[in-house]
Amino acid sequence: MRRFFVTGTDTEVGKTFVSQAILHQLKDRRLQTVAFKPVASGCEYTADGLRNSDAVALQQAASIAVPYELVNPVAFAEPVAPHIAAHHAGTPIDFAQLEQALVGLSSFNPDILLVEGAGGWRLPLGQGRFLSEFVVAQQMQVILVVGMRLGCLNHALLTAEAIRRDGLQLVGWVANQVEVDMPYQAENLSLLEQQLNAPMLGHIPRLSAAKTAHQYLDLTPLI
Ligand SMILES: Nc1ncnc2c1ncn2[C@@H]1O[C@H](COP(=O)(O)OP(=O)(O)OP(=O)(O)O)[C@@H](O)[C@H]1O
Ligand SMILES: C[C@H](N)[C@H](N)CCCCCC(=O)O
Ligand SMILES: [Mg+2]
Repeated sequence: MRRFFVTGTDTEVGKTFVSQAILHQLKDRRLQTVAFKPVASGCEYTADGLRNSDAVALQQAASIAVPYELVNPVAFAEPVAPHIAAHHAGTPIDFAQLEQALVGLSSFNPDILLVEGAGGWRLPLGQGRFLSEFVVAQQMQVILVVGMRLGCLNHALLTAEAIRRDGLQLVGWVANQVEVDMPYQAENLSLLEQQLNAPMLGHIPRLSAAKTAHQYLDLTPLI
């Protein structure tokens, strides 16, 4: 089983959008997939409990059906930084709970487990801990979603630097067009191609329909 952790240059840069596209392409390649959103802030109250739209989308995009509680073990209603949401809810984030869910997901024997972070690489989880520590402990391979807009070069290079300094492999990155009419798009992409030192898995334009996004990805370098 390969385990990929999808991080981003920021929140709202398209990690879920790209993760869905990755799962879609993996399904086309007949690979068995399971998705994981370990920590989510910003959830709806439902009769079944708290539900996060990212986790539900990923659960539906994966090829193996698994219970929501495994896909998203730590969920908070407030759409704010998770450590603040956890403090308000009075439930500190427990790494053991994340590890247990991962064991549960692994028991479905997927070819690929795709994990979506929250926010960017160094997401605080409270008590001086970070989501990146969990990714390091699990030795996952990292995919970076670069939200293409002015300012993304610095965010992308710093994120790649931090991932590598944490001892993990950046196995690929995806350019996701956040700013529609970005001036000098090609020049910005070229800088990232030269400096990120990892395979570019695709450039997804700003699309009107998410269902075509997978066509802009080539996951060959991962498989
Ligand atoms: N290439 C794209 N074309 C059209 N819409 C997009 C594209 N990329 C992202 N979006 C939309 O932008 C919004 C933010 O994307 P998304 O939710 O995937 O970000 P995220 O990085 O997962 O955010 P979070 O940190 O909250 O998890 C969503 O409404 C998504 O559908
Ligand atoms: C609520 C939001 N959509 C995300 N799920 C959480 C983003 C947390 C970002 C924390 C930060 O780095 O400032
Ligand atoms: Mg998301």
